[in-house]
Amino acid sequence: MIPISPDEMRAVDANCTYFGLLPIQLMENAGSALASEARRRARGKKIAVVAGRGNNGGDALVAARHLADLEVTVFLLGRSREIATQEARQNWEILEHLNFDLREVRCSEELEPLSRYDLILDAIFGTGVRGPVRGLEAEAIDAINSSGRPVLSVDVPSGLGTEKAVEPDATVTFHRPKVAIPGEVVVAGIGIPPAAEFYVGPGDLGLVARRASESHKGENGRVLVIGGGPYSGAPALAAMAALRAGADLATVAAPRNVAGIIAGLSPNLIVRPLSDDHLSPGDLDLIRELLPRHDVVVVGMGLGRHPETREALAELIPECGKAVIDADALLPGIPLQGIITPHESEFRRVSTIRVPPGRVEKETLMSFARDMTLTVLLKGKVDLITDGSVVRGNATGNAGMTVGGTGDVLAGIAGAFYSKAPPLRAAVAAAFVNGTAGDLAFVEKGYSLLATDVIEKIPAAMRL
Ligand SMILES: NC(=O)C1=CN([C@@H]2O[C@H](COP(=O)(O)OP(=O)(O)OC[C@H]3O[C@@H](n4cnc5c(N)ncnc54)[C@H](O)[C@@H]3O)[C@@H](O)[C@H]2O)[C@H](O)CC1
Ligand SMILES: [K+]
Repeated sequence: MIPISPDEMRAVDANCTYFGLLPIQLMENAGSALASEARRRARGKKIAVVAGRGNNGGDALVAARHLADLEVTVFLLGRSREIATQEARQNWEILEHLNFDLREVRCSEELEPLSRYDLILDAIFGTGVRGPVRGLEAEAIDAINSSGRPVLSVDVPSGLGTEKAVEPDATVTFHRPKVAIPGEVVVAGIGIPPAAEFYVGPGDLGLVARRASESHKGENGRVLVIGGGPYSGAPALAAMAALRAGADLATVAAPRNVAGIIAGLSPNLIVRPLSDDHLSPGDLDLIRELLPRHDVVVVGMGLGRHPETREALAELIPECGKAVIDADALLPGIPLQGIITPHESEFRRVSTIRVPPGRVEKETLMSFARDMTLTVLLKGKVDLITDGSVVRGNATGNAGMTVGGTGDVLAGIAGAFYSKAPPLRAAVAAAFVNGTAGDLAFVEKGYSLLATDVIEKIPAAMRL
């Protein structure tokens, strides 16, 4: 089983809530699985639960209820009114109402009886531990380690990754192995089906959209859009979407015939006119000047098919570093890198793989992405996103989004996220935000929806 980091687990957790699988249900499953393992290991009836005030403690409170036929004592570190989450508090209150043996521990001496138990459940901290462990929690870790009794850690040994950690006999970890747990590890399912890890949700947004409060202008992404020619709206939509998705700066490099129109569409855009009515090799020096001042290049929308444009792209794209490649830049023979955002016929064109309509299989997409070292975001009713090793699906979005320009919006959002996150995470979150913004716009506009309506809903989609 592939290990999972605490951040990724938090994302899975948030997505489960979005799909209606609530934290209290997961906690119940975790506590039940933990109780079975504890029962299997306990050499006698006396079980001590040492619980912190987060959800890790909550899991062990559930286990205490499932082990009610044994002699269970719960040691809660601190006061019950300081329990941090609703789910853990609810489980504490059940035990309180049912007169379980509950002790609110204020000092480490109150943990001395630990040496008299047959098994200790270590539930002080799980994946939520931050910074150095001090005070009562540090003393409790020492008390567990010096108890001389068998210890079963809940999810992760408490304090793992800090200077002070529990050294258990074994750990019951939930859903998937957590990174870097030493010793014996038992992985317990908690009812999270594979689909809850396949479909994209707001947890994926949490993995890209964090912003340090003290960040400076430019630190949250500078996006260069190269597009336009036969069309002027497409690059403007991509650039505006990048700004709404959190980029600090969006520059559009566009053919001279449309540069003025684009600049007139929004005062938020910086527009650099190219030398001709289409992108041509003569523009490469200007673009090379712009590249170092941007983090990501979003290229292709509205460029048209002039042979000189193709020649310019073939030379330019390998120099772009992080790129989101869309539309008219998705042609065979033009090098690809970073993220590509084709719909099905563009995928067929660019991959030269013969697939019948509506039939791009996950495996086909993955092996193409792997062979080309690319992240592919294949737009469809369910978007498929893969970097060749992981494949994800996005089911947000609606039939109103078949209107022109929504693909340009998606590419712009992907550009903004890619400036701060690895390509797969950026593409996954972009697909979710674009579809969710489209769903919010659809509520108001129905089939009259426009790409600009989707852009206006990006902020609301990002607050989910
Ligand atoms: N991810 C899932 O799907 C599920 C996880 N479960 C369990 O929940 C924990 C994670 O819970 P969380 O509340 O986020 O964090 P913790 O319980 O690990 O601890 C948070 C608690 O501790 C305080 N705290 C953090 N660091 C310190 C410190 N250095 N010193 C003192 N206090 C600290 C913090 O303020 C909080 O109050 C996961 O491991 C699973 O066991 C679910 O129950 C099932 C689904
Ligand atoms: K623990």
